Amino acid sequence: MIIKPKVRGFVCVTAHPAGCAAHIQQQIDYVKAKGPIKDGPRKVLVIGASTGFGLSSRITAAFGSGAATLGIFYERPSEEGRPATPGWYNSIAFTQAARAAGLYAQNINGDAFSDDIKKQALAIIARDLGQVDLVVYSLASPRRQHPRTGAVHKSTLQPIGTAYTNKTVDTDKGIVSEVTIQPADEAGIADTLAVMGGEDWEMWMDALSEAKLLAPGATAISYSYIGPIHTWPIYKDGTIGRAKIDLERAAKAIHAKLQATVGGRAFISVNKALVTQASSAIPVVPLYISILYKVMKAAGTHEGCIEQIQRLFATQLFNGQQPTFDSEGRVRVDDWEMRPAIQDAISAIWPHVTTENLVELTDITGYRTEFLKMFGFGLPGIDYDADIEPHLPMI
Ligand SMILES: NC(=O)c1ccc[n+]([C@@H]2O[C@H](COP(=O)([O-])OP(=O)(O)OC[C@H]3O[C@@H](n4cnc5c(N)ncnc54)[C@H](O)[C@@H]3O)[C@@H](O)[C@H]2O)c1
Repeated sequence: MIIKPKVRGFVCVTAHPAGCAAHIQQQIDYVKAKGPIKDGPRKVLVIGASTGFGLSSRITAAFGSGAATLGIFYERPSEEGRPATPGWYNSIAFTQAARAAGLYAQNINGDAFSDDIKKQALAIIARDLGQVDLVVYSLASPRRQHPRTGAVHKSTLQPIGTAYTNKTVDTDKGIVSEVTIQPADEAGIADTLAVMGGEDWEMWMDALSEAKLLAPGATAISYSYIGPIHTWPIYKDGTIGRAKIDLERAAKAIHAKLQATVGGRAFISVNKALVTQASSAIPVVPLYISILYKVMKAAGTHEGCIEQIQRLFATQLFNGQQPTFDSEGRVRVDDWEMRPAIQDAISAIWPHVTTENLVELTDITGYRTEFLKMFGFGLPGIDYDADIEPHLPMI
């Protein structure tokens, strides 16, 4: 099959297996080039391991610290005439590379919110790893079927209280326009909290704890975002922001339990805004990211997911380092994004961006390159005109 990008709005419905593998290799090479992360994790469970920050966490743990990893994700395999999702190919490529390097790597493809997948994960950990010393919780999902009530909750990306109008960009067509998003009702707020809040993370940690699968001193971490004033109504102060407040609540509750049981720790790392499948679906945010990339690249401080997580592990979590917390007890690797000089430069550009000057004033070109890369397109050394086998079994 010859596989080319097919972009539909904010998703690409195709993915290239060899391109995804090359993307994985780039990230592995980056982590190896940065050198070993001392006193790093040895046995790691990554929930949401196939793309974005979770994938980078898995790669950093494995290739920075030689960790064994169990990855949980929910990806669609290939079908007749249709490639799999990129996370499917990413996970196969990661697993092959890890095993070739002599590292344990195992995968579970299924709904992490369900009891069944938790049970499968516990059984694999008990059988193969004994215990885990790091749990990374990095899910980004539009829906969750609650394992107790059976109710299906759908998350929304809406403001709370009043409607919100701002500039947005259609990243595919390059059109800048104004968008108005209506506020969520109480049910929308509660549903988003049920999907993206902390309850499921707590369920995972309780299940691991009850089964005595957490190693002494175990660390649990999950990721959040705060961002600048431009996106607060749709992010920090919106439905997703409420869910993130609940995730922070869960981090504190998990921390207290870990302290009491295994002398462990749990916290949130606030990460930088980056092109991922999750962030490209949020109105306004892709325009902000396009300007952010322009300004941070000019300042020489731009990072992608792998640079962010490598820095998090090497300077905050392990390597003989202690985390630096903000006033709310969070680690901040969004620190370079939030520097006043960066935010002032973005604020100066923001009001002037139009469809006509989008390429000049923003890094929409870099955004698109990164977006396509997530699906395995635009990687050097890949012949995109060549026939390639899309049907790869999970390993
Ligand atoms: N992208 C950003 O700009 C950004 C910034 C800061 C923090 N974060 C946070 O980082 C976390 C990860 O986001 P991302 O942007 O890396 O997302 P992503 O879309 O790249 O990754 C999501 C992962 O979750 C998995 N997943 C989704 N639903 C699942 C389910 N039901 N069962 C099992 N696996 C499932 C996917 O397979 C994938 O591995 C989120 O908490 C997000 O809020 C993202």
